[in-house]
Amino acid sequence: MTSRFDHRKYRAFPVIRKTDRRWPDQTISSAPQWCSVDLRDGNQALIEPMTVAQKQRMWALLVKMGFKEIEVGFPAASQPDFDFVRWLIEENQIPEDVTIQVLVQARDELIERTYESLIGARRAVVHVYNSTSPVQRNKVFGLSQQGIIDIAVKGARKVADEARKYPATEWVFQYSPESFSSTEVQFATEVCNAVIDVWQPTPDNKAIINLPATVESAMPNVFADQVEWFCDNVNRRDSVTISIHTHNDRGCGVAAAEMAILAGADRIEGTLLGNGERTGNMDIITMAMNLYSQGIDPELDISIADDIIATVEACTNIKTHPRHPWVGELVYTAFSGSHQDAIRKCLAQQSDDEPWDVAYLPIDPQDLGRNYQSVIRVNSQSGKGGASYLLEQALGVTFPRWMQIEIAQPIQKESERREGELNTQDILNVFRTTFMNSDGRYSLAGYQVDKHGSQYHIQASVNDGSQMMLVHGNGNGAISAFADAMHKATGLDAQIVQFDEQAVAEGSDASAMAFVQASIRGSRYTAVSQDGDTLTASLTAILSAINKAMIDSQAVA
Ligand SMILES: CC(=O)SCCNC(=O)CCNC(=O)[C@H](O)C(C)(C)COP(=O)(O)OP(=O)(O)OC[C@H]1O[C@@H](n2cnc3c(N)ncnc32)[C@H](O)[C@@H]1OP(=O)(O)O
Ligand SMILES: CC(C)C(=O)C(=O)O
Repeated sequence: MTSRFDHRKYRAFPVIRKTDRRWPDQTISSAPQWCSVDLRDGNQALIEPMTVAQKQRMWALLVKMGFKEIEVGFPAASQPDFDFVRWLIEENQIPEDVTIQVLVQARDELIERTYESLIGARRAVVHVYNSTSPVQRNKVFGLSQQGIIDIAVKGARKVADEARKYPATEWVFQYSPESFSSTEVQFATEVCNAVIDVWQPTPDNKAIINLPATVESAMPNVFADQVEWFCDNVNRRDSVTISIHTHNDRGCGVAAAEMAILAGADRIEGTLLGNGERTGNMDIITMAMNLYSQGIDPELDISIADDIIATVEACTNIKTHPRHPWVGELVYTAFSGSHQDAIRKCLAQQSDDEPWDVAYLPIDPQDLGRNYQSVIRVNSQSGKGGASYLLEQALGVTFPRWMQIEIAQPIQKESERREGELNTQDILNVFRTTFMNSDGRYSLAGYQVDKHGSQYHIQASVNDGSQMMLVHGNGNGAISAFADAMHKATGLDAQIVQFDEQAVAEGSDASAMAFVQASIRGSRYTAVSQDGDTLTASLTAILSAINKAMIDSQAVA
C-alpha cells in the first residue's frame, strides 16, 4: 500500500554555489528602514478584508508606532482600497514624515487607476510587480524569460510615464520580482536591471527593489546567499534601496529577513504579529524586538504592546497566540518552580543602572507594559519561589527562607486539588487560612514587658474562652519570656524553632508581620501574625501556634 504522506513527491531546493560568502560575518547594528504592509498584504489574506473603519484604526496605530513607510493598499483592485487612499490624502491624514505606498500589477490600466488614487499626495511609493519564477513563467504566464522581462519593462515605463503627468507629487518607484527567492538569481537580477535601466535612479533619487520570498521555500541562509548575490550584481547599487519581503511558510520569515540584512539589504517589509498570506508575512514586532533585546533601537514604539495586539485583533479578527514571540500573553509567565526561583532571585539582584541580566526573562517585561505579577503564575508545577513571590508582592513583606518552604506545601496541595492554576487571591486565601488563622482557645488581651539586665519578664492577659488568665514568664527575650509564661500557665511547652519579624511595606494598615515556628509536643506548628506593633504581632503568632497544637491534640483525643 502506498502512503499518502510521501516525501518523494518533493525536490530539494537548489543551493547557490557561492565562494565569496560574507554575510555570516556581519552583524546588525541599527534598525532597517521599515515598511508595514498590514493594510495591503495583511489585508488581502483576511477572510473578511478590513472595513474602512478598521483600516483607519490600523493606520492610526502604524503612525503612532513610528512607521515612516506604509503600504496602504492596492487601489486599482477595489473601490474600498481606492477610497481609503483618497481619504488619507483628502483628509490630510498623512504626517509630513510618513510616505504611503501602493501596489499594482504591471498592467497599464491598473497603473493609470493607481495614479488617479494618488492625486494630491505629497509623496508616494508606486510599487509595481510581476512574477519571475520558473513555475510562474511556465505554468501561469506561459512566457519565456524574455516575455517576463518585457512585462516588467513595460510596467516600469508605464509607472514612469504616469508619474510625469502628476509632477506635484514626489514619486518613488518600487519594483518587486515576485517569487524572487524561487527564481534563478541571475534571471531575477537581469529583470531588475532592466527595470533599473528604465527608471535610471540616482543616489539622490533612489528606486526601491523589493526582493520577496513570496513563498518561503528554503532555509534562511539560502535566502541570504541569494540576497548577497543580488546586491553584488545589481546595477547602480548606490541608487537602489534593497528591500526584503519575506513570508513565513517554513516558520523562518524573521530569520530570513535578519539574514538578508546581514547580506546587504536596507529595508524590511512585514506586518504586525505576522498576519499575511498562508502562514503570514514576516513579523515586524518580532524582528524589532529581536533588535531591541540586543541593545539596538528598533525605531518603532513597541512599548504599547497591548494596544498593538488589541488593534491587530480588532482589525484582522485573528487572535494572538499566547506564546507569540515577545508579546504573547504568556511569554513572561513562569509556572515551573525552578524558573520562578531563578527569576525571583535575579529580580532581587537586578539594579536599574546595570544591563538587564535575569534568567528566563530575555527582556524586562515592564518595557512592554507587563507587570511582574503576570510573570510568575502558580500551578502544581510551581515550587516555593512562585507562591512566595506573589504573596510578597501582595503583602509587602519578604519571607524568610524557612517560611517560603512552609508556604510551598499547602499551595501545592491546593493546586493539585483544583487541578489548575491558583491566582494571587487564591494563594492569599490558602496562606491566611493555613498560617494566619488565630482561631482557637487563647487570644491575647494585653501585656507588659520589663527588662532586668539581660533578662526579660512578661506579664500578659490571655483570654481563655470566657475567662481571663494572667500569665508570667521570664526569658532572654520577650518572645521566650512569653513562651515560658504560656508553658507555666497551660503546661504546653512551645519551643521556638524559627522566628522572624518583618516591617510591612507602606500601604498596609498593619506595619509588622511575625513568623513563628514552634515545636510543641513533638510537632512543629507555623503561624503568622500581623499587627501595628511588632511585639504584639510576635506574641499573637506564638498564641496561634499554641492554638493549633491544642486543636491537634483535641483531634487526636
Ligand atoms: C504575492 C502577492 O501578494 S501579489 C499581490 C496580490 N494581491 C492581489 O491580487 C489583490 C488584489 N487583486 C485583485 O483584486 C485582482 O487581481 C485585480 C482586480 C487587480 C485584477 O484582477 P483580474 O483583472 O481579474 O486579473 P488577475 O489578478 O486574476 O490576473 C490575471 C491576469 O493578470 C496577469 N497578471 C497577474 N499578475 C500580473 C502582474 N503582476 N503583472 C502583469 N500581469 C499580471 C495574469 O497573467 C493574468 O493574465 P491573463 O488574464 O491574460 O491570463
Ligand atoms: C507583491 C509582493 C511584494 C508580495 O506581496 C509577495 O511577493 O509576497
